[in-house]
Formats: sequence, structure tokens, C-alpha cells
Amino acid sequence: MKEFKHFINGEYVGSASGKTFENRNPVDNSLIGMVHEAGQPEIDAAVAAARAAMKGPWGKMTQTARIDLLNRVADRINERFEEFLEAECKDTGKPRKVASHIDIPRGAANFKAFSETLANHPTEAFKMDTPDGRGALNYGHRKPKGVIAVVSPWNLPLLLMTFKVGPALACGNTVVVKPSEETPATATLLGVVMNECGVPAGVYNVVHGYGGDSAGEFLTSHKGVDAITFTGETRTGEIIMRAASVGLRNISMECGGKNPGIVFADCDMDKAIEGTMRSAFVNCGQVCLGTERVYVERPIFEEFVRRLKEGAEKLKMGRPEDKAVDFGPLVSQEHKEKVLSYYRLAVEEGATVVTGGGVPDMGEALNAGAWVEPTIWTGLADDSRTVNEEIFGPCCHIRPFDTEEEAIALANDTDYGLAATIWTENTTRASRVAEAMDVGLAWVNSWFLRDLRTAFGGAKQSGIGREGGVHGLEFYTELKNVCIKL
Ligand SMILES: NC(=O)c1ccc[n+]([C@@H]2O[C@H](COP(=O)([O-])OP(=O)(O)OC[C@H]3O[C@@H](n4cnc5c(N)ncnc54)[C@H](O)[C@@H]3O)[C@@H](O)[C@H]2O)c1
Ligand SMILES: N/C(=C\C=C\C=O)C(=O)O
Repeated sequence: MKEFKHFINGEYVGSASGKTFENRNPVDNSLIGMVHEAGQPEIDAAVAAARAAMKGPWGKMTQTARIDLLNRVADRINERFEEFLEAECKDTGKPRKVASHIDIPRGAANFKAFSETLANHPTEAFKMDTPDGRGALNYGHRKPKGVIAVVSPWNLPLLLMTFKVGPALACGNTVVVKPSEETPATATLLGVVMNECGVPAGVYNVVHGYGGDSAGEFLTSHKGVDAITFTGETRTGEIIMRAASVGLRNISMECGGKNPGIVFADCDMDKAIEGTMRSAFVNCGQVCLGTERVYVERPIFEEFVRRLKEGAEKLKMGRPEDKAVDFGPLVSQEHKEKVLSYYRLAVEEGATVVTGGGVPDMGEALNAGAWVEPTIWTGLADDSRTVNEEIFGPCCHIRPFDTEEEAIALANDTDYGLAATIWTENTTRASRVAEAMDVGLAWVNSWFLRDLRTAFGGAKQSGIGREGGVHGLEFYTELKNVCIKL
């Protein structure tokens, strides 16, 4: 039976309590292995190892040496590509086609991108006048923040965890990672790569377990943690912020969304359909940046609905290793029940079910998996729960609009503020509408096109802070001003 152990101080260790929990493959609900559940002893050991590593060779390493090491980690992930792909697809059920283009390549890129950013980012300096005429020189000096707790979700496990670990290590910190209880595999495997590349023991640590009253809570409330970076549900973010407030630990929050897509009549319809298909259904709709609310200008509303329905009904469901498959299951039975509860709610709230709304017959071998149909609704009220609450599944609601002002108002009418997509061939309108969106990320005639030098994060209840590019520096370092009297 496969075991997923903690990775602490460069070694794989089990839980002192002996407590474990099941890890199941959502494709067919088969048992992958048992995951060790960390208790306070394992969290204490991981945080102590991370602290000790700050005082060891890692803390004394030059930035150039650190960057070389992290580039080696990126190369080693690519060399072990198949292993990471297999692990990620087993944990999540996602098609190999998806993970091999998104999750694993980004797992490597997240180490390279931030190293380059760091190596080329200037510091600030100010020459000031003084009464004696000699003046003084001020310059900014950055030091690593220390031991960073990384709490990550299950939808893009390797990508989202390394989007934090990459910059954290590039800036000289050490990390204790608590991956989602649903997806322990790739975070665990990364420990092997860290050892192979010569990253000193204690720099990268992984502890497994749940959130509340388990590893997540013990880690985020641990006094030895200097800062917490979290990706997950907004409600969880609120809980973690309360824990971080004790001892004034800094937080970086990447949370939920209910993202709008606005499709104008002057759009390139093929692009808009292709882009909305991906943003609604890729990764079985389990992408925080995905589109769950689509607003279409009335003249093309019927055609858009018809063509999106056609696309949804052509999606090929099946095992990850089937090259033709582009649609996998949800991550777990629990999440399947949550999404199906919204499928029922939508009907109760008066939706017209354009397509989907149920569970596909996947045949005897797969019917125990977390399969749901890609679903499209129309006809719901703007204040319905289905249109306002994050579902995080392969579903979207399409509504017509008549004016640009109406579309902007509808799109912004949400407590979230993560992402928006805008489809129009009029670039003046595109920039005007994008700038009117109360979000952290707006895509025009595209979706999930990612330049890692750009700011990434959410507004309103979708997050706090920005990661990506130089923006992560503010969170992962302490900036000091040095003033030298000349
Ligand atoms: N903004 C982004 O970049 C982004 C990216 C991906 C996912 N998400 C969001 O994440 C959610 C889906 O992921 P999820 O279901 O894993 O989210 P979640 O909040 O349930 O869990 C996220 C992580 O937090 C841990 N956790 C849960 N309760 C905790 C607690 N009390 N203390 C400490 N840790 C705790 C979990 O174990 C997991 O590791 C969706 O809302 C999605 O929108 C946001
Ligand atoms: N953080 C990123 C993606 C988030 C996806 C949400 O599910 C990224 O592309 O860096």
C-alpha cells in the first residue's frame, strides 16, 4: 500500500500518532494509498527544521548560488515530468492532456521565473542633501522574511504550491507546505527533487493533513511561522487571517471567485466560444479564474448559447491516459455532492437547463468516480444563489445584456473580484471595459494567458496582496532602508 509521508528536514517521516487517511483516485474512487496526518509534533519538527535551515548553509548562500539551485530544481522537475504527471493525474483525475500542458510545465516554470525576476530586480536608492553639504545615501536592502507557511488547494496542486514556493525560496526563505488533503502526491514527490538537487535539508518541508483541528490549523497558528501564504476558499482565508493576526504575521491570500465573461456582438465568435469553453469547463471547471457567469450582447445571445451547448456536448470524458479525453471528474465525492447540490438548486431557482445538469453514465468501471455533466443554464435571476455563489464546477449561466453599462454593472455585481474575460474586436471598448472591472485580472480575447512577470491576485473577497513578478518581493522579503552619512 502506497504511503504519503511528511517530508521534514530532508527525510520522509510518518506521524508519531500513526494516524493516516485515505487518498482516492476520483476517476473511479479506487484507493491510491494512505496519507499520514500530521499532529503538533510533526508541525513543530517541520517549523524547527525550517528555522534551523535559515541559520545553516541556505541562510549563508549567495543569491546567485540560490538561483542556480532553483533552476536545477526546475530542470529536475522536467526530467521527472512523467512521474509528476502520473502523480498529479492520479490525485486529481484530470486528463493527462491538461496536466501535461498546464500543471507540470508551470511547476517547473514557477522556479525559473522568480529566480530571473529576483536576479534582475534593482533596489531603490536616494541621495539626500544635508546641512554640511556632504549629503547621505539611502538604499533599500531586502532580507528574507524567514519561515513561510504555504497552504495550498487541490485544483492545480503542483502549480499553485510552486507559485508560492518558487518566489519564497528565491528570496532566501524556507517553507513548510501543507498541501490539500485531496492531493498529497506532487508536493511529496518534490521532496525527492529537492534532495537530488542539493537543496539543504529543512529548506523545503511538507506536512500532510486536513485544515481545522489538523495540520493546517496547527501550522498557521504556529508561533515559529513568520508569514502565511494561502490559496483556497474565502471562508478559509478568513479563518487563517485570524490565526495570522496573533503575532502579527503577514498574509498573502488567493481566494475564491465568481468570474464574469462579457461577450459583445462585435466579438470574434469562434474565439469567444473557444475561450469560454475552456474557462468554463477546463479542469472540470475547477479553476479559480474560470467563468461561471457569462453575459452576451442580445443580438448574438441565441447563437452563442447554441454554440456553447454544442461545444459542451462534444467534450470527451474518460480516463486521464486516454489522449482523446479532455474532460475529467471533479476532485472528490464530497466536491461532486457540492456541485450536484447546485445543479439541483439551479432548477429550484427556475433555471432553463440548456445542457447537462446531472451525472453521466461512465460505465461500470468508472461510475464510482466523481463524474458530473458539463452544464449550461439560462433564465436565472441576477440575485439567485446559483448566479452569486462560487460552485467551482463545470457549469455556467448565460444572460443577455443590451448596453455596455449594463454589462459592466452586472459583471461587477459580486462580492468577489478575481478575474474577468472580455470578448470584443473593438480595442478601445476592450480597455475601457477591462479597466471598469473590479477584479485583479482581466483578459481580453483570451483566458488564462499567463506572463509570470505580471501581478496576480484578487480584489474584494477574492484575495489580499499580489504575487507574481516583483510583486511577490513585498511579501517574501523584509525591505530595510539603510542611510549612510557621506
Ligand atoms: N485565487 C486563486 O488563485 C485560487 C486558486 C485556486 C483555488 N482557489 C480557491 O480555492 C478553493 C478550492 O480549493 P480548496 O477546496 O482546497 O479550498 P479550501 O479553502 O477548502 O482548502 C485550501 C487549503 O486550506 C487548508 N485549510 C482548510 N481549512 C483550514 C484551516 N482552518 N486552517 C488552515 N488551513 C486550512 C486545506 O486543507 C487546503 O490545504 C476555491 O474557492 C477556489 O476559488 C483560489
Ligand atoms: N495562480 C495561478 C493560477 C490560479 C488558478 C486558480 O485555480 C497562476 O497561473 O499563477
